[in-house]
Amino acid sequence: MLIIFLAALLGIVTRPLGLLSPFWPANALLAGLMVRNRRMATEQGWLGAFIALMAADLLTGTSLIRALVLTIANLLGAGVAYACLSRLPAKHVHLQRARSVMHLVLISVAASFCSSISGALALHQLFGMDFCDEFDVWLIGDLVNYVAILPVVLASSAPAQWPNRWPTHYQLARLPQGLAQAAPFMALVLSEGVAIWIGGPGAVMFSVPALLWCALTYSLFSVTLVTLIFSSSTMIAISAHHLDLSVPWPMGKVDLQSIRLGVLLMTLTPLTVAIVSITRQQLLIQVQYLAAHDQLSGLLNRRAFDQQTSEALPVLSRHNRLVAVLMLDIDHFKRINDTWGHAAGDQVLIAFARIAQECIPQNGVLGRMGGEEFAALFPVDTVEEARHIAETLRQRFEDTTVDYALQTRIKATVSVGVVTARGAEQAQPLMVQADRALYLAKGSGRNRVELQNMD
Ligand SMILES: Nc1nc2c(ncn2[C@@H]2O[C@H](COP(=O)(O)OP(=O)(O)OP(=O)(O)O)[C@@H](O)[C@H]2O)c(=O)[nH]1
Repeated sequence: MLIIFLAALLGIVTRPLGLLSPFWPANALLAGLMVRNRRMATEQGWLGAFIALMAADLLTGTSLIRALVLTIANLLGAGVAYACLSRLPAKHVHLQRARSVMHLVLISVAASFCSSISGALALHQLFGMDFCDEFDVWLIGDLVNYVAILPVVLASSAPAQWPNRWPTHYQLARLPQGLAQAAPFMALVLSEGVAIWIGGPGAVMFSVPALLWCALTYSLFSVTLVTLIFSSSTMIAISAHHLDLSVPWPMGKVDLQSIRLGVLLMTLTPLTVAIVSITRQQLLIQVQYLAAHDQLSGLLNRRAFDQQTSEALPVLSRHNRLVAVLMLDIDHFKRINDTWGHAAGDQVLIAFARIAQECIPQNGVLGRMGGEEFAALFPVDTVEEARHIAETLRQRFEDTTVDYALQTRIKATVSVGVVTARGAEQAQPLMVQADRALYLAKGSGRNRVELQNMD
């Protein structure tokens, strides 16, 4: 309620900035916040918003009837926006699909149309104001505010798995990190400066490349903020006549509305580009994850395990670290499958993978080599530490009971072959030695750790 009150006050205070910059964030903020926190969208919540809007108008000298008209019209628009947004699938509400921008625009049109037509009609009936004039200004003003502010509120509530997309690589690799992060935004500021300096009808478009650079670089939330800053500052620069678009001054009403709409629609391009680019990036991350992980256990598959160990070993060798390689094989796994079925066997594999993840150090590499065979590689300080980790894992698995279906409680054990070595650059010889140790463990009765030190 306080946010809406402050937003309404801000809108009232910035009114004198001129026709091109009427800033009324309250309606879009209200609809966005209600969608983000659905528990707020109660009768009390809407009543609170009504009180906040009324208070802002009354405190700044608006008459009671006029404040009532403005507040009811504003709430009508925000209500329409909320009703439409709350019916959208979550992926569109969080702006996670390219078409989300179209939904956003249509909802903004519907909301601003409802508030402007009701507000203009009431102002015409009660105060004799010109309906067309009021309707035009209100419609475009509200539309601009909805399209600029709603994305900021909605993107700020997007799920956390959205990738952080500060530029850290390729074309900016040589720039210091802070400078690299700021570069697209600095380019935007620079392009706005050039637009003010040169002027002319095309000046507004000078910022398009910088906006696209921001869209391809920053997180979605940052892009929504950048477009909001761009559209507001451009409107203010035009209305203060700093940005001279070579149109007759003072501008006619059609020119004013045309420029406002043009600037607004321009911001939809970086927004769409950001959403498409982030969606693609997420898809790529998913594909990379699926290509590197075993679906059942969630551990690295053999290919990814080989790749990660071949990257880790030279680093560990350079630091002269002692390395432990474990080969782990669940005992009599075929019997488990034959007795309780394949699905029960799967549950045993999942339980083992979970225990292995807990026992193998975080800085290690753990993977499923296939079937009931797993492998791990990690640095240790002593041979005894490697033995202790392997023994703990073996013991924990022995102590575990896997519950499967009703009254099926499965016990299983694992045999572990361990090799420790220093200075190895390649994993393959270590894996062969660990496999031999595993073979010994199986031959000596299973459910045991067999260790070989190559240091
Ligand atoms: N449930 C399940 N079984 C699998 C999977 N992959 C392989 N297996 C089975 O794992 C069993 C492995 O059996 P074996 O290689 O004979 O080894 P074992 O029975 O564990 O005997 P030892 O290793 O000598 O103790 C086979 O029956 C495979 O069909 C899987 O993803 N899920």
